[in-house]
Amino acid sequence: MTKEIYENPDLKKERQNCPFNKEEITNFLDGGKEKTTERRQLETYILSDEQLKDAVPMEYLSHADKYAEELRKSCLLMHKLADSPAGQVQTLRALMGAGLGSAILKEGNPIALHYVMFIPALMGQGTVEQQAKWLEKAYNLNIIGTYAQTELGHGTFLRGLETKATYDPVTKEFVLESPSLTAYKWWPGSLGKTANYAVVMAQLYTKGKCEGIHPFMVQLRDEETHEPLPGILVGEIGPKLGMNTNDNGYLGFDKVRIPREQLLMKHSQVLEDGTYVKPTNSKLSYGTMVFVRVVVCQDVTVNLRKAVTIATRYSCVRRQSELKPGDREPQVMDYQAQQHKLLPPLAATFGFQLAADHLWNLYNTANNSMEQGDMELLPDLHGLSCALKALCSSEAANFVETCRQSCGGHGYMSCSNFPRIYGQVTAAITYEGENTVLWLQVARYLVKTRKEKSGGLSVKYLIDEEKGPRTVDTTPEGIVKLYRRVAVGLVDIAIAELENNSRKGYAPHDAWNHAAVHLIKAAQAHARLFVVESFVDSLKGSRLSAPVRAILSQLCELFIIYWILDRSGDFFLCANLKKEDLLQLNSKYVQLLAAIRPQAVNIVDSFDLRDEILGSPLGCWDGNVYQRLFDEAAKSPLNQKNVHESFHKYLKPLLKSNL
Ligand SMILES: CCCCCCCC/C=C\CCCCCCCCC/C=C/C(=O)SCCNC(=O)CCNC(=O)[C@H](O)C(C)(C)COP(=O)(O)OP(=O)(O)OC[C@H]1O[C@@H](n2cnc3c(N)ncnc32)[C@H](O)[C@@H]1OP(=O)(O)O
Ligand SMILES: Cc1cc2nc3c(=O)[nH]c(=O)nc-3n(C[C@H](O)[C@H](O)[C@H](O)COP(=O)(O)OP(=O)(O)OC[C@H]3O[C@@H](n4cnc5c(N)ncnc54)[C@H](O)[C@@H]3O)c2cc1C
Repeated sequence: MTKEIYENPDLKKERQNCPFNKEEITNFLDGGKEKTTERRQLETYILSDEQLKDAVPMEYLSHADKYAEELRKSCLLMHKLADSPAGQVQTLRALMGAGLGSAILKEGNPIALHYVMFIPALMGQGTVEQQAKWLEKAYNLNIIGTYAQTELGHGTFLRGLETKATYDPVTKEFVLESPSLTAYKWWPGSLGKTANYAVVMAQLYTKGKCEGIHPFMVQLRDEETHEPLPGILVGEIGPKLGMNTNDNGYLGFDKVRIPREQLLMKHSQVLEDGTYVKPTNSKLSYGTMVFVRVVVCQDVTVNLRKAVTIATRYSCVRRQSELKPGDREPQVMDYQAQQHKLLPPLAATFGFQLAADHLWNLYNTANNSMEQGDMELLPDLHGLSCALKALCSSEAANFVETCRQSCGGHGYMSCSNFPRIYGQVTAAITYEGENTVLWLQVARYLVKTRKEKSGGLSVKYLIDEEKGPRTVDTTPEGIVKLYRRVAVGLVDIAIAELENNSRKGYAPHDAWNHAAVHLIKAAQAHARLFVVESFVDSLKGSRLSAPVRAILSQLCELFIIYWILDRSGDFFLCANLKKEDLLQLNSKYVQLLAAIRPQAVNIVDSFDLRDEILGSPLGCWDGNVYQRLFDEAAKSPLNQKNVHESFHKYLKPLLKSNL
């Protein structure tokens, strides 16, 4: 006898008569039918392992027990790599990110930094010989590493880092030192308890001169006992807003000597006699950060997809209040206000992914040409990776919080998974370059391009002036032009502000600081333009069936109008937008909300996120929300006895004390 599978009747109804093929969208997002099959096989392989399941929800464990439990699972996952039905790299990508990996390791993978930064740093910064020495060991997990750059006193301002690596030509060693408390490395993931090696960024001193920060391969702990080596002061920094099983740590050096060969010398060298050989570009040692900024754009998008799926399904199950007097309480998704909360983030997941795909392609192209010594694409890659990392992470964090709020009280439960998702996404605003700082880097590139009439592909529009009449056309292609005018206009306003500040007598750095608000706005408009263009162009260039194209086009239009309505001042200021245009866009926007609303569940279904990955009773496929919330509550240690022992210890004496 086949067991009947429960499906909430409202969700069942939402799924009836879907006008498009959900599987086609799934394949589109995965990058092809075969990729979908591969991903599903991998998910089944990992998620069917009983040993990877939690005995109790993580929330109920102590800080140390959480770490130990997640490390156990992380190691087990590594043992499963060899037999994975997907390739090793594919499996690692899935396990380190917000998708499959987060179904098992809910607050971060203690080994993540090894794959996300340590191995990429070895590959990007090490010579062929250095890679031969350490990469295989790293791949085989004979050593586990992290990336130690940030210090207690400095994260953003890399030139201000204090850790010193002084070359001693007599012994042909570098001496590593933390000259002050603020020089201690502080924050590196996996550093606290997991890693036994690190790529350490330190100021290189040779022949009495500081040559700036460079990467050094440093052993931190004994390979057998895991005890810190002499002169290494290492520990964990304590609980955080999220990512609590990513054991972020601190690290100090008390005159630790390492051989000269442990300077990663792909780009710059120190010869035996202490002669320094410069890199072709002084920013090449920042390459590991560029890689992570690129993958973070993809990662926050997956997190956003999870949040939107949870909130959308829940909003179609949840019935509340009265829409039409006397009628049954409506699904909260039927309130236009709820659609306004959820459909823009739903649409954003597509825009962000398509933009992140473009960035990933640029990263690979630029990297290949840099391997051949051609640095031409580096400024564009830096500009775009900063812009998209900052935009995707900050927008995703706001959207995730909106999704949480859209679930009312139940969204505030830990088990809703919103706190963890938010903890992950909001961290991305800070790590790998604090967003404000990255916006200012983008602005620097935009101003330079506009003034010097020279720059890469992503800023070409700042050089080529728009031809023809500047009318307002509200087709998607017309809207892209509006975004472009805003991006150009805001750069010009920022430049005017800089010039104005100079005229007032400000020195260049002060003129820059006093124009920061305008500069950041210009950088954000540039990033938005890139996402909007990617969304519109990708749909134009893709081979999609008519029904899928229709729904994705509606999402695209909704999204690009949403941002205009959100920042209409910029469009009035720079794009000739008139009151009538805005009113027209407003009515188009609400029409689109209504048009997309009936397909919201079908669209999130097409993300094909398994319940284990969503990790939320609110977002499960079957919509059995209330039963699942009860089941979660039953797991609370406070519910294991009717009367908790604390009653006898504290409450009863109080009740009897006649205060
Ligand atoms: C086997 C492999 C398997 C692969 C598995 C991969 C799996 C991936 C899957 C999922 C991923 C999930 C990810 C989630 C986990 C993430 C964990 C995150 C851990 C976090 C780590 C960190 O945070 S590390 C520390 C990061 N720190 C920073 O980012 C510091 C920020 N500060 C800076 O970057 C710089 O200081 C700053 C850019 C602010 C300025 O630098 P400064 O030296 O002061 O430079 P300046 O004088 O201003 O010069 C500017 C000049 O240089 C150009 N420039 C600056 N930076 C760069 C660069 N990076 N590249 C190129 N060029 C650069 C700049 O444009 C200027 O140029 P000009 O204008 O002068 O021409
Ligand atoms: C979860 C997490 C994981 C991390 N993992 C790692 C890791 O693995 N390895 C590692 O090395 N580091 C790691 N970090 C550190 C991270 O890279 C830094 O925290 C980040 O680069 C910001 O630097 P900061 O903390 O010094 O902030 P600060 O630079 O002190 O920022 C404080 C404020 O000052 C502002 N500000 C600073 N400079 C400027 C400026 N020039 N103009 C305008 N405003 C400015 C910022 O916008 C911000 O508002 C991690 C951090 C987090 C939160």
